[in-house]
Amino acid sequence: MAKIKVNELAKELNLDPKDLLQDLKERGYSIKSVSSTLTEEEAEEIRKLYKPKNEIIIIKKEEIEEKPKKIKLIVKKRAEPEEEIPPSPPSPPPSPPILEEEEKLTIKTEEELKEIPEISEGTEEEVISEAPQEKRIVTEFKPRRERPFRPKGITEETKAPPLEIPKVPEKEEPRKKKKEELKEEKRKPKKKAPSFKRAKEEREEIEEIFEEEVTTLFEEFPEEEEKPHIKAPARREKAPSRPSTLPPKEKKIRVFESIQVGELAKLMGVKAGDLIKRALQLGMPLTINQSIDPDTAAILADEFGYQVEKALIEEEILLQYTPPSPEELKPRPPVVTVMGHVDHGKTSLLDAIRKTDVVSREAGGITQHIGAYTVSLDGGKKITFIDTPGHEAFTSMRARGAQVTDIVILVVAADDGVMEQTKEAIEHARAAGVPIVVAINKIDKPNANPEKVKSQLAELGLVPEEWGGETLMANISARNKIGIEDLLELVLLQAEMLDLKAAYERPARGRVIESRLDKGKGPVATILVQEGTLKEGDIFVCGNTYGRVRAMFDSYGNRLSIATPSTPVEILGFEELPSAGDDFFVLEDEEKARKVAEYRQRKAREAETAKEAKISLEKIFEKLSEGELKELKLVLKADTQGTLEALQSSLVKLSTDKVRVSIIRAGIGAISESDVMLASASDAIVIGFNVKPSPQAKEIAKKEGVDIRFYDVIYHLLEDIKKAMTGLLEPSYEEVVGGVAEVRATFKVPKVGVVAGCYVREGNINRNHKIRVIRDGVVIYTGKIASLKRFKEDVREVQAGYECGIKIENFNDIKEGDLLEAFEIKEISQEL
Ligand SMILES: Nc1nc2c(ncn2[C@@H]2O[C@H](COP(=O)(O)OP(=O)(O)OP(=O)(O)O)[C@@H](O)[C@H]2O)c(=O)[nH]1
Repeated sequence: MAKIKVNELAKELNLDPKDLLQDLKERGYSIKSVSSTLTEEEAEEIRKLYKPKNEIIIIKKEEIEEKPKKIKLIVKKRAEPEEEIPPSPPSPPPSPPILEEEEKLTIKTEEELKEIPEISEGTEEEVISEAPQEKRIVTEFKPRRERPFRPKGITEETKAPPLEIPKVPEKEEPRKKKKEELKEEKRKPKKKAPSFKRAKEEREEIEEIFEEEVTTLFEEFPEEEEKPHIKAPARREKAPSRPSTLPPKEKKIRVFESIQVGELAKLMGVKAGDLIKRALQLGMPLTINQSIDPDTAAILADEFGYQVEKALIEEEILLQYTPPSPEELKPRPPVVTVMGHVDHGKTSLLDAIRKTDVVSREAGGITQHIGAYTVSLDGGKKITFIDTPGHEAFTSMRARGAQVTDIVILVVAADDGVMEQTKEAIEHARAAGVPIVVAINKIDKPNANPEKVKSQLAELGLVPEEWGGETLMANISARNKIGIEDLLELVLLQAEMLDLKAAYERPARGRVIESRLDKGKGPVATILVQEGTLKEGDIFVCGNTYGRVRAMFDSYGNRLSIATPSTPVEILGFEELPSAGDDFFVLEDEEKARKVAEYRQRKAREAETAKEAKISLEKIFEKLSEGELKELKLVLKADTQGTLEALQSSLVKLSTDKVRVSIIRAGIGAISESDVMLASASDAIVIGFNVKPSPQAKEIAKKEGVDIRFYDVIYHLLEDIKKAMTGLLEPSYEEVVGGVAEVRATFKVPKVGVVAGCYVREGNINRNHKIRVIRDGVVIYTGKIASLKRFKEDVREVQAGYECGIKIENFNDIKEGDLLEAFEIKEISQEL
């Protein structure tokens, strides 16, 4: 984006750069000097504010001579020199316009003013037109802080010069008349100004008439005042002032992302009641405990002569971050994630690597799992491994915008070759811009064919070095510990090419790799230090929480006092449990850390309410039309292998020229957390065919905004996807789960069948609900409730926490431990 310096912009606007700088600072632009740069967007915004608009300016003035009690509306065009404006000594500089208040325009008679008590003094300006029969009220609330820049050098006297009431030039009359006529055409004369709303409409109307934004100079000249001024500070003076007994206050108030009305009043040393009254006069009904944003606070504070400085705490912290200088940087160990297809040997490889660790060999092995570990190789070099194999850790991190991995080791079984998830892993690594080192595993197997694997990989763009490509590959056997050291050498070689460096001598920053709630220790998390040195006692912010490093441990369970870049450490001392992927940074004081955490919590809550699904079947067509979507990704889970295969092949066939349907994961069994995370990281939809999500997966889907769709008829699924792709998705039916009950006992009742003795775990079970029997995450039956009883009574509904007896219509194969999910089907309106 094009940038422009403050002084360049000042020149363009014909302003003194220093004045512009000062004024922009006051407006909250983060600029330091006249040579600071502004984005094109900011510049445009500023231009709008300061550029004299080549348009009409309305000046009103009291008609002292003929109609002393009325105010006259004079319209003149600034940019047309031929329009003679009688000199009004001392006259304001021609450009930029001296506009004291860019506010609202009101035209009304005195009688009307009396009739509208709610339009109180100081909340609006009045302009009375010459023709009283054309009374109008035009009001619009505009904050004062939006007033245009006033060039320096214009002192209190010069900026508010006594205005010699100029005679309205003859020339003005036709112009004005024309406008009046125009107004006439637009509307019938309105006698009364009944409301603010109406007034606002009318202002819009005026603006329409003038075709351009109207710049107004308003002044209400009180009768008593002989020499009216173009400035109207009187209103400010009318605001209840601070008791003079109080010590003088800083006229600036820092407001973080919000401030309570009561707190704002306190900071200004005024009564909250006065502030609330003032706000009401400005058309803002507020309560003492209400939180207001800095903009609103600025408007209110201005009324009391205070300025509000917007202080975004998050930004403030981030601003403090200065990227390290090249001199600060020192090499750091690479961080590696192992990925590959199921059963190709990821876990075995991580085990084998752990055993090559010299420290581990001495210490008798890694004693605890902390989600990551560092191995020290014979040459003294180190590599850090993320100890959660597969895409999950990688994708869940990425879904949170966290990228900790420098290198991916892609494990491909030499007997099996490239499989679906191998391709997926390549895609993930590429999407993240992380280089891949290939480990062709299981070369000990008689049917191993590493050459075939290489050619398969080459087809996917991973060409081995020996074939003239750039991908480093090692043949290994994780089980027999063959080639492990060679592989690690290649990793180090790759790391060298990446020239991985970090600053050591600064406060630590990092990411959460894993977290857990320990019964004895409380919240515990493994942090990968990415920059700086973490020390015991350091105060930190981590995601939405904060804390102090009470103790740190490495993966051997050794207590550490410091941790340098690329070191994973387990930390105690969190206020609350952070999540994997959360950022972590050290701050100097606890108060600040707490504030940042609180701010983030608030933001998270706001985001929660504003959240919408990342992608949903309903939105597919929309995204397709916008060209945002070229590939419809699905995570497919089904109850049997046969169904899964049938679904896979039918779904893939739905691909068209415009959109490819790709199944990024297909599996059997309940929808797991990792399915949801993969969908989240890849913007995919999860399809459950006769399977349901685990409670955790359900929770995560909600949190991540992942769309999970359930089907039990293949045709319906295919139809839905087809329709979604062509924008013809019919009003769909949403399943609303009413409650979940757990079967704790079963009873055979003669003539009735098997009755389930249940405990309602969540929600409620209603007699009219449909019921689904879930065993080990798989739906085994869907039907109706035949009877719902509490003790011997037939009941309509049973709430969570209560026991009940449920008989399912035509179904007796109920077992202890089964889950009964009660649901109803509701039609949802189509968003397409
Ligand atoms: N013969 C042979 N078998 C191996 C080798 N590496 C792993 N295996 C076997 O392959 C199977 C799968 O290995 P894992 O390490 O669990 O594979 P994984 O990729 O971690 O599997 P998931 O965690 O299920 O994705 C196990 O039975 C291992 O013993 C190898 O080098 N040679």
